[in-house]
Amino acid sequence: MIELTHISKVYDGPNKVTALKDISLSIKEGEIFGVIGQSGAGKSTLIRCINMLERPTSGSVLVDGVEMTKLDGNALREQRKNIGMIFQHFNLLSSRTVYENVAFPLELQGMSKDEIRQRILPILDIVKLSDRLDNYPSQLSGGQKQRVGIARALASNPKVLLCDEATSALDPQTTKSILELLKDINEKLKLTIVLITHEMQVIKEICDRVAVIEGGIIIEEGPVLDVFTAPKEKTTREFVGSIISHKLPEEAWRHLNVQKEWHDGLCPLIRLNFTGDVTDEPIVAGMIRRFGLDVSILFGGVDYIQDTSFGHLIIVLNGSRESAEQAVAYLEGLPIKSEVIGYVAANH
Ligand SMILES: Nc1ncnc2c1ncn2[C@@H]1O[C@H](COP(=O)(O)OP(=O)(O)OP(=O)(O)O)[C@@H](O)[C@H]1O
Repeated sequence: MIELTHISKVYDGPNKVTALKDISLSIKEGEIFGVIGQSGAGKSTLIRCINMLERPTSGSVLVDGVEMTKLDGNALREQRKNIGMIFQHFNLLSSRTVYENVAFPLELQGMSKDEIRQRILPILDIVKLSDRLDNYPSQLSGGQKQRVGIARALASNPKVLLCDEATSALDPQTTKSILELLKDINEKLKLTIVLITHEMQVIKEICDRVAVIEGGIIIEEGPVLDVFTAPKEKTTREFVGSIISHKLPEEAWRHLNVQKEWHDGLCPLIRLNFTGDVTDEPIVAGMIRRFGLDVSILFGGVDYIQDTSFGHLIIVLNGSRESAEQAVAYLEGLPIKSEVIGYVAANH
């Protein structure tokens, strides 16, 4: 649905800034695609290059088969009807009511009052603002204002919705309800959604795939579950770590005094990562029963990405070296990721 090919963007001026460097991304029809990055990474520039609010310095932007970089004037206005956009600070007209804000883009298109009414009343129903039609933005909460923004973006029946930090000005509870609404319209209206954010929670809640941008470059990209369970780059690990901790606290780590070699009297310290329901038998109980080991769990948790669970455990296999070696080999044969982190004194 959206193909960005070798996009670069240079802001000219006394301090020339290269905001995007040779970015290529392919966003499929009907998916929710997230771009995450720290402040100044180039997120806003990237999303604005999709609807030509910013023109890339070089590269190609195809939206629904149309080369956006070649359009201007009426042709660009026409194609932009396919691409709705919502903003962090909502960008509503304060002198217009909810209804009038949502009607505004259709008025500009010259649509009749009756047509506008028929078009937007169902949309105001979807965003649950039917009882607020005559309110002004100043009479609404942040979440309600963003619902108006969403309704206005949907008024032209777009195929794509661009969300520029759409929940960054909202509290966590309101963020959740707006994300639920976005997921709902993605499913009901088969809308392709591209969102930019600096919050990994937003990616975790609703995105199908994610790209991580740093210094104008996409440093990592993939399905959200893959990026969460096996982040490759340092920045990605930091983003994932901001909401999911796979690590032992520093203090516990020091206390363990982890050794690299398996000397006598030491036991393996193992990290396990698993996704979904991967085995028929409980892993820890299985090791205790099969190998007569005493398994200590030092750290662990289960998290959910949308409907899929993924868990992590850090364990020590206390027992004879022979049994522990057999258990390590057994773990390697299971459909989970296991890694011997090092060796520690028994009975932790
Ligand atoms: N109009 C502009 N003129 C010059 N430089 C700009 C302009 N807009 C953005 N930049 C620069 O381009 C780089 C990327 O900015 P951009 O706003 O795209 O990043 P961002 O990831 O969206 O950051 P934030 O989350 O803080 O908005 C930054 O160095 C920024 O200063």
